[in-house]
Amino acid sequence: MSIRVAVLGAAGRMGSTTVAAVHAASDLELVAELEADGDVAGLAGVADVAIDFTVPQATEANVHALLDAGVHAVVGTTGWDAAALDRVRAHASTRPDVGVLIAPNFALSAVLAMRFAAVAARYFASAEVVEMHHPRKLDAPSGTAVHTAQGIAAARTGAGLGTMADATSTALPGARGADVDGVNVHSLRLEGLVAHEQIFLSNPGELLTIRTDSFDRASFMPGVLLAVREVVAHPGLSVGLETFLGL
Ligand SMILES: NC(=O)C1=CN([C@@H]2O[C@H](COP(=O)(O)OP(=O)(O)OC[C@H]3O[C@@H](n4cnc5c(N)ncnc54)[C@H](OP(=O)(O)O)[C@@H]3O)[C@@H](O)[C@H]2O)C=CC1
Ligand SMILES: O=C(O)C1=N[C@H](C(=O)O)C[C@H](O)C1
Repeated sequence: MSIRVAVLGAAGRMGSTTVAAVHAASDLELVAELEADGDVAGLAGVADVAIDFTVPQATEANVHALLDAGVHAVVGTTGWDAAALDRVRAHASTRPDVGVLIAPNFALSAVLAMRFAAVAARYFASAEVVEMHHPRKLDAPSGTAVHTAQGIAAARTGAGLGTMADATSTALPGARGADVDGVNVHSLRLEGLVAHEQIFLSNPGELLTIRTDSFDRASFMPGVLLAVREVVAHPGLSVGLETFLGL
């Protein structure tokens, strides 16, 4: 039996790519394409899984509505903070029959880059993240860069590493990027780009650079489809596609 799938934000860059990918998957059935005025509650009993590629301002409300409707959620929309994740986690705990995956990046190269950075972080004195995107992106830093920096910070804390050396005492606002758990993150917005990230890890005399590039939104689709097939077996809130990949 096929999985009935709804796409929220269906006319957007990611939504339209996702609609095509769901159409092309023989085990999935596209049952709804919703835009800003769409009836999320009305998906109850209609869709098994909803995929959300909307906007940071809308995605949390969509997830709560999906939980109420008993529809599993695969969320790629970014802009989530810890408080919003906590609210979804609490709501999901009241619906043990529903799974919610919130993943900042579905591209395998990006998921692996984040994992490699977290593994490497304990061995390096300094770490900074540079993300590069198309100029129509609404949020900065990217969700991927935030997740990357959080993984680096957690690894550093676990290894007993302290604050990174940085003697900067005079700077224009923003010159050193955003501080995500003590890791500096820099955001570039450049016409012609899709989604790219470089993670720099250094010691005296050496530099490790980890780079991931999405040149086309097709790069996200295998991860999105994997998530749709897996989320039904993962009740509660999962954060990051790596949780479904055993990484
Ligand atoms: N996790 C991942 O792998 C990836 C995540 N992303 C993230 O996905 C999100 C979408 O990106 P992208 O497709 O480029 O953005 P777009 O702006 O192209 O698409 C967003 C779509 O959502 C619609 N929309 C706005 N509000 C709602 C709502 N309340 N309910 C349903 N639809 C709504 C918009 O309609 P309208 O234009 O009429 O407002 C638009 O069609 C971003 O947060 C981005 O960072 C992007 C790529 C990969
Ligand atoms: O807006 C985008 O385009 C992307 N958003 C996600 C993010 O914020 O990390 C994933 C990818 O980088 C593309």
